[in-house]
Amino acid sequence: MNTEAAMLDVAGVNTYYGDSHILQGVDLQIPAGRALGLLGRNGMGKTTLIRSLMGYVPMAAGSVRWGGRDVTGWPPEKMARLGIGYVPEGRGIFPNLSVSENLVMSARAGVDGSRAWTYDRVLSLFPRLAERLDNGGAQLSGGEQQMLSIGRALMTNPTLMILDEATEGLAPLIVQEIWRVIGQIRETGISTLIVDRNYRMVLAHTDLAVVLEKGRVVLAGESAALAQDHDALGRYLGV
Ligand SMILES: Nc1ncnc2c1ncn2[C@@H]1O[C@H](COP(=O)(O)OP(=O)(O)OP(=O)(O)O)[C@@H](O)[C@H]1O
Repeated sequence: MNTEAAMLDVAGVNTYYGDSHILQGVDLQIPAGRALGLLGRNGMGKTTLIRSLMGYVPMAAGSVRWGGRDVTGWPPEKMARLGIGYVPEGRGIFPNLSVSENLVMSARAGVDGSRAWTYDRVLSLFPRLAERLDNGGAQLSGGEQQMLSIGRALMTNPTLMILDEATEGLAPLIVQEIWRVIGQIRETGISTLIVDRNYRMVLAHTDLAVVLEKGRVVLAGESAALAQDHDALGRYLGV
């Protein structure tokens, strides 16, 4: 997993919530253009790892490198400016603004100047949103809000997209739709970091996987190999 140069290289992350030592020396690398699945049972530290590397939660120890540059301790806005589109668990949209306003306000060129993801292209990926441009964010269904949240991240022309529980609580057809879109995003060459309860879908949509257990990495390797490793899946994911 270390043979390719890492776009994102997170090492030795230790994070506490009060006295609780949640992350205990976590390493994770995502090579450019690759998709990485972050797996582990509930409460094992997946969201905390994302929040730590994005700068929402301070790390007690550890480093974050981006394209070889040390960005440890950078705040979330600066991390976003590096080209990291973060779609948080529970959706990040402005409920009082329309679909159209939500998309337009997050538009910007990627770090390489690319504007590959335009308003029209994002809407063609999400036909449902195209039909609801004037609806307020709060009027959307949960699935539509999730699509809007992903659309907003795409409008920033990111180099890496982080999707935390993007399908949580959604109806099966919408879940399918979200996975279809994740597949398309991946095909465009954007790196992805995906957390989702459906480990099969995660492994099918990623190149690499990292499994967390109680704040430590217990397994890291190719997703296709892990999908066949029933012992490991049973041991670490209880499936
Ligand atoms: N703000 C917080 N304050 C205190 N403890 C927290 C906080 N957020 C999470 N925790 C605890 O930290 C641990 C890791 O939580 P985290 O949300 O990172 O896990 P997770 O692997 O993402 O699981 P889940 O799928 O349940 O979100 C859990 O024991 C959780 O209860």
